[in-house]
Amino acid sequence: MTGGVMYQPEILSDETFTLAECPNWDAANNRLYWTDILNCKLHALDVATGLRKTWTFDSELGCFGLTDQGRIIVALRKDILFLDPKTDARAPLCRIEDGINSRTNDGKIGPDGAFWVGTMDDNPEKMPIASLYRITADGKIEEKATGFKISNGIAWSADGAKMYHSDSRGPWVNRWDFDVATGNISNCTRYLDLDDRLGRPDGGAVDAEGCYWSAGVSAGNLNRFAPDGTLLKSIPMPMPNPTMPCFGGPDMKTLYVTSHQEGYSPEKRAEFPHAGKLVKLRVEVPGVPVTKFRENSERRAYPR
Ligand SMILES: O=C1O[C@H](CS(=O)(=O)O)[C@@H](O)[C@H](O)[C@H]1O
Repeated sequence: MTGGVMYQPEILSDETFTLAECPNWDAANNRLYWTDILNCKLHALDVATGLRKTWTFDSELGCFGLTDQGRIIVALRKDILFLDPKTDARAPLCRIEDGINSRTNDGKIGPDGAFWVGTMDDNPEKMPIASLYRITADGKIEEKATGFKISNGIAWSADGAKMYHSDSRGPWVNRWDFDVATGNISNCTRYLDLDDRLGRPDGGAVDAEGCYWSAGVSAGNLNRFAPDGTLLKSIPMPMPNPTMPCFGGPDMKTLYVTSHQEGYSPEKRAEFPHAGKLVKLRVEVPGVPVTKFRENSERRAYPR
């Protein structure tokens, strides 16, 4: 899709999801993937034909990423596995044994080719017990940071040198120096302190000008911040709780945004009929493509 009015959200389809998150653009197949976390489902849409496919799992599906072998690496509540979207074959990789009532939440493949997965406290009163993990193809799980209520907002700058990470119940966004060769993170600084006016920072994505797009999940906005943290744009979404943006389309200038209707009463659902739908909007600056998960150990030149 290359047409459309700039910055004008359009509803992608009338289907609603409980907690849609983690949109991922598959450029090779012209497909958009996303999860409906609480219904344990991975969805795929061929944006040209409108053909849909869905896979169901046996626990919440927090996040996933595309691999360099055409598979999908999936983070269920605790288990990490591969899915082959062509054959539907599944293969387990490893399990997050954190011994607490947590589930996986926002995650993304890093410029280091690893799967970065955050968790969240799954108790009603959110405590800072969740972590951010780095997962590699050998099944190794490294805890890279901890002390979060709901780990969220993972994204990288175009050169891979900066990693963004939020706690949507902080609510804040941090920025780390990122070593693409090793996946080491260092020099954490506070990038944004947010509130319900702009919205708690849920999922994020970075564009080619180094600006961070953040779903303001409690304010119904999609926000674009400059590298120095200045708010450049706040675009109202046609639903109260947008959850995560991703760039896609042939020119990477279409933003796809998921949303939720988690905990809505029937009355609230009737009041906000678009809650839980996906939208797309055209933007001027293209997004940074997300790296593919590296299934073998062979090092590949960066970028991507
Ligand atoms: O990523 C998520 O964050 C949201 C938003 S909030 O932190 O509660 O404001 C949460 O609703 C959702 O469960 C989770 O997946």
